[in-house]
Amino acid sequence: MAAVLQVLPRLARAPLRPLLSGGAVVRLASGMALAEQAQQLFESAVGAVLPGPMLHRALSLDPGGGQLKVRDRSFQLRQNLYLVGFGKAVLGMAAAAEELLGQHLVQGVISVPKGIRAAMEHAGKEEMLLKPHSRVQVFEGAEDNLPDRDALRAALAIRQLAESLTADDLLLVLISGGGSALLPAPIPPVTLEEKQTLTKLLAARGANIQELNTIRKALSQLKGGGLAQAAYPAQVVSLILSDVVGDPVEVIASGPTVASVHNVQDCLHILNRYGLRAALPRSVKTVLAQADSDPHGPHTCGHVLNVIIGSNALALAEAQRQAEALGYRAVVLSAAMQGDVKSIARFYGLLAQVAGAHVTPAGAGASAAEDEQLWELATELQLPNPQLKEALEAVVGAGGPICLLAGGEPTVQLQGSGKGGRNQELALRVGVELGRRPLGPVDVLFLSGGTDGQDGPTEAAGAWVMPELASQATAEGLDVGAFLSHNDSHTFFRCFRGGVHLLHTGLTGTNVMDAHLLFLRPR
Ligand SMILES: Nc1ncnc2c1ncn2[C@@H]1O[C@H](COP(=O)(O)OP(=O)(O)OP(=O)(O)O)[C@@H](O)[C@H]1O
Ligand SMILES: O=C(O)[C@H](O)CO
Repeated sequence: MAAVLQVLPRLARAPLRPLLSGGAVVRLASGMALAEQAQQLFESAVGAVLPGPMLHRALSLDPGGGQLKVRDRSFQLRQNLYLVGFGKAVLGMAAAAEELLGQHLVQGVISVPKGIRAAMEHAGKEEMLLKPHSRVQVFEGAEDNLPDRDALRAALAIRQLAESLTADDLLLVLISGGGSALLPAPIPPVTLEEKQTLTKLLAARGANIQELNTIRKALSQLKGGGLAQAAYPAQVVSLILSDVVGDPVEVIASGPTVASVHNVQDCLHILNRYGLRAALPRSVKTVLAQADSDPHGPHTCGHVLNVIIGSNALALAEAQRQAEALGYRAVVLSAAMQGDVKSIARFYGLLAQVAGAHVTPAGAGASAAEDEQLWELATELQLPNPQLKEALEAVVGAGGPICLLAGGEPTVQLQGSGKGGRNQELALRVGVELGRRPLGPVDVLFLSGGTDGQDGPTEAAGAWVMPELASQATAEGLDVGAFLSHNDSHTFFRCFRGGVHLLHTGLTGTNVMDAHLLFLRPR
């Protein structure tokens, strides 16, 4: 497989060459063509949300260079354009913005993860790097996605730049996932350490990103609209790469350019829910009490344009287009796949069984019971049932090869000390599910990949599986159940068939959560 992957275009930007011609499927041995297609489609999904394509879709300069167009809005340029940014994908976004805006850009400051420049250099991703004498100052910090002194210095430099702007200026704000940790500016007397401890405790007790960021906003000078306020009266345009299900601008990176709608009561409820209210540091109580009696009320953001420029849905839509070009009937089921990895794996197993029963003339494979279980599970996972049904009927009704796409962020309850990630664990579990179901005369393949190219603390982006996985593993003396019980999916895939099932893209420079692709092809 490694050899096959190496010949694939890196994060394909060119149109894909159809592998289905004249109705005849061009196949390699043991379903390899399917794996190759899956990898290609995953890469095309990622390609659609890379910084360059995203920025080019969102921004354009008029031919005279006097105006910047953002979607349908125009902004006058006269040496008044500034840039700030924070997030895991912001280095590449800033590089793309610099390329596009050229001399119009007066000054910028970005806060990006520690080591990202070296990593991009090492990966040979020149397009993700700023020019040698860039006007954009780069701060690296927030090791392990935790706010630290370096990120604090970056946040202060960003605030200083924002506060220096006038009503004639335009501030471009580049935002991506990981932005919260890269923009820490606690409201005194709360210290960085106190804020860090509180967010760590909340995360460890199971608070979701909405809850976590509600607290972060309440304790921050720049989150929850604070950055927009600091830049006032300059105009602000935020270009946002979403790493949160549903693309809520007030949650992504804690909405620094979105007025917060939460009040102190919301914060106290959250702190109560996770048993943290009683032990709050005095400083946090002080800041929350002040917010309650703030005569200015919440920040207003009338001078801001917030634009989502990249999302899981956009990435899936591109993969869907490319799947259709390859001759598949393709449908996006959901960009909001959330929940326990075990339930999601079961869902894909049932889906393959139910859909498989419809794509072959024999029509065997699923009973009414499986059909019912599938819809029950879809309800449990909060997938939109009517749309799901409609979409499935449309693709499977006509027969022929199908590709079902979804995305989001499953949850893994870690029980063991093994090495893995959400995507590899999901793929392994789906492999087991596929193996224990009658699927009829269809080739089935499932791929799960993290769009940032790194699944958990591993060097792989994810993995792909087929129904034969469990029996092949047994033949190799590998006990899938034992690997799963230790959350050791990466070790499994490294051993299994010499590691050919691992998806390796390297760091991609973007992040719109995970993509899941399920292929069914009648034999
Ligand atoms: N051994 C493991 N097996 C399965 N999942 C794991 C394992 N170790 C960590 N994880 C999962 O990996 C995730 C953290 O990895 P990762 O950095 O890829 O995700 P993230 O923090 O959501 O960041 P991003 O959104 O940038 O991908 C957590 O969801 C965690 O549960
Ligand atoms: O930075 C953050 O808050 C998370 O990545 C969600 O956007």
